[in-house]
Amino acid sequence: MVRPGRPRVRSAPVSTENHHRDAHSAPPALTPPPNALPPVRHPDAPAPGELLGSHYDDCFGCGGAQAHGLHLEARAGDGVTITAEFTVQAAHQGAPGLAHGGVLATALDETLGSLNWLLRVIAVTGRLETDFVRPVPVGTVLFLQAEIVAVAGRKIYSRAVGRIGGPEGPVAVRAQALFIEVKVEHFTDNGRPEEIRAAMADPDQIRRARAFEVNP
Ligand SMILES: CCCCCCCCCC(=O)SCCNC(=O)CCNC(=O)[C@H](O)C(C)(C)COP(=O)(O)OP(=O)(O)OC[C@H]1O[C@@H](n2cnc3c(N)ncnc32)[C@H](O)[C@@H]1OP(=O)(O)O
Repeated sequence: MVRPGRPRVRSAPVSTENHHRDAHSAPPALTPPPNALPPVRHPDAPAPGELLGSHYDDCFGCGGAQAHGLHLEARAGDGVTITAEFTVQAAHQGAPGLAHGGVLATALDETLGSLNWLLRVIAVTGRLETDFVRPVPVGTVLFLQAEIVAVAGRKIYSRAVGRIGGPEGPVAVRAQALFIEVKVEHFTDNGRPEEIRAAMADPDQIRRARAFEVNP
């Protein structure tokens, strides 16, 4: 006799791939292929210690015009590395008194994106994997360190870590990323026309965009 009630569902085996992955190894899409090369710092890249400045005033990550943005400040490091800082504001909360995870991922994304300035390559995030290790209270200065690991054609492999308070502080977040090199048309063809027109009319913005186009 068949009794009514909740249907019996046979559960599929749960993948253990992620649990068994070594803490320091990247998942397949974030692992540079065998033909990947070490990144090469462009000769005109900002000098180590130099502030990069915002790439766009309305950028949520680094722009000065965004009242509740991160106002993240990135500085060129040695080789193909970047350091960056941002202070977690009340507007960045998820849980009471704690930074929203998406905001922390944004800070990682922005820092990793800034790395591409050192190659003088325009690139956008294709994949971003984030580990949230510790809660980050409002008022914290998050100190980020990022580096490009390898380049394979248009693909740029990078990683970053965010620490609480300073370069020796406890690790709060980590990320691995794959950026994909794009042409300037990626933005001009896809961005909302109002903002594209305004950016094209801004000599500073044009100068920043041209700096990338000289990439050999
Ligand atoms: C001026 C400086 C601006 C700096 C801004 C910094 C801000 C922070 C950075 C961002 O947040 S950027 C905004 C977030 N990202 C995006 O909006 C990107 C949206 N996605 C796309 O536009 C396209 O999917 C993308 C340009 C990334 C790729 O499309 P394409 O048609 O150009 O590339 P394609 O699909 O042919 O893939 C090229 C290679 O990348 C690989 N790939 C692409 N997307 C991938 C992905 N998501 N995961 C893994 N691999 C990926 C793909 O498999 C392939 O590998 P192979 O060459 O080995 O075959």
